[in-house]
Amino acid sequence: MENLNIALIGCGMIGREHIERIQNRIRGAKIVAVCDVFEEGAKKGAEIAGAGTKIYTDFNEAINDPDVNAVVVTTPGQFHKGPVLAAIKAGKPVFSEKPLANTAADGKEIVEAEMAGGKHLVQVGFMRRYDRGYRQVKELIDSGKFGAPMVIKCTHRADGVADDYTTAMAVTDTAIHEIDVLPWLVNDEWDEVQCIMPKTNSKVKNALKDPQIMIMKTKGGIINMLEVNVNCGFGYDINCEVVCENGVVNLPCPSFPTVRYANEVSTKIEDNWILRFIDSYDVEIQDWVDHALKGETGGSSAWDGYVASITADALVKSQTSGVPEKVVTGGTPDFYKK
Ligand SMILES: NC(=O)C1=CN([C@@H]2O[C@H](COP(=O)(O)OP(=O)(O)OC[C@H]3O[C@@H](n4cnc5c(N)ncnc54)[C@H](O)[C@@H]3O)[C@@H](O)[C@H]2O)C=CC1
Ligand SMILES: O=C1[C@@H](O)[C@H](O)[C@@H](O)[C@H](O)[C@H]1O
Repeated sequence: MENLNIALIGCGMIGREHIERIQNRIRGAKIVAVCDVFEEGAKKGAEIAGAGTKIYTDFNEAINDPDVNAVVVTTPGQFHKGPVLAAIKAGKPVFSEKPLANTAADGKEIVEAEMAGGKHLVQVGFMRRYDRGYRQVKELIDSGKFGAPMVIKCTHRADGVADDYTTAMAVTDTAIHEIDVLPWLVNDEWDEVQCIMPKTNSKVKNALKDPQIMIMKTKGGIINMLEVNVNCGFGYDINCEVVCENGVVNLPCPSFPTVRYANEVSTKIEDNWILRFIDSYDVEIQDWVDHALKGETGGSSAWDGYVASITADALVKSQTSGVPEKVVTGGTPDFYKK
């Protein structure tokens, strides 16, 4: 394969971002077809992709178009399974935005289909594994200089969320990034996870519980404390601090100039994920394209996506039970061992 001719499924917020990215900044790939259940949405996607882009409202037709040899899935998480399975069936490489699926049951179907096909075709869009800051943290930890990690403290804060954002989405849509990136960062696996609910922010006008505190323990005994707080009202604030035996590795928000003005010292905080992780998405999609052209996958595999969904299921269970819930994966199949 010399070039990826991509059908992108789901022309919403990040779908349109990825269309623009692939057409303008990614080598070895172009969008040749776009699909959205709403024709208007697909037309908007096609406008960004440029003249000649085919428009579909049925993902099966888009994926099985003979001019298409690769697929990007940017529908909401609960609708990833259909197009990902269709791409596997067609034998075409597929990049699925995170999460691979909203439930472990859906993730399992994908993993089983990929294994049955005998070819690694699925990469999941956990872009933090491509973020310069997270990569530097990993290098520092892997150097061994600071000793073994013992405690991780994270915040995943957003300015605000849409009215249809639910309590479960704090796990399946938001914390899912930490669920994937932290075990990768410290070379470990989740063992048990718990979600506890402090008092809800008075700005929340529906049934959403926000903020939430997630306490997650790895098999190696590392404890992570994660604050998910999606109505913080002051910007997009992602922080990660790893406390090791001999030192602390801290990844703050990327720095902006510090301003001294009117008796105050201040530093800007990024508005949203698009800007905070813009470089990571570029690196991630380029890496997917480079791997797919060689018949390989990079980044997070379908198995990683499935394990993230198993962990998310356990956390969602704990949102109601209030107690720690076990993360049971049954072990990595040989097909996915690196
Ligand atoms: N990696 C990251 O940081 C981010 C990842 N995401 C992920 O990207 C995905 C999409 O998120 P958004 O763009 O915010 O959602 P969105 O709701 O803005 O867009 C989704 C689009 O998919 C379309 N769609 C739904 N079902 C479809 C189907 N069966 N076939 C074709 N089109 C369909 C909808 O009509 C809509 O246009 C989600 O999985 C989300 O978690 C979103 C934002 C950031
Ligand atoms: O993936 C993303 C969104 O879907 C999600 O809603 C946000 O919470 C995350 O920070 C962002 O990276």
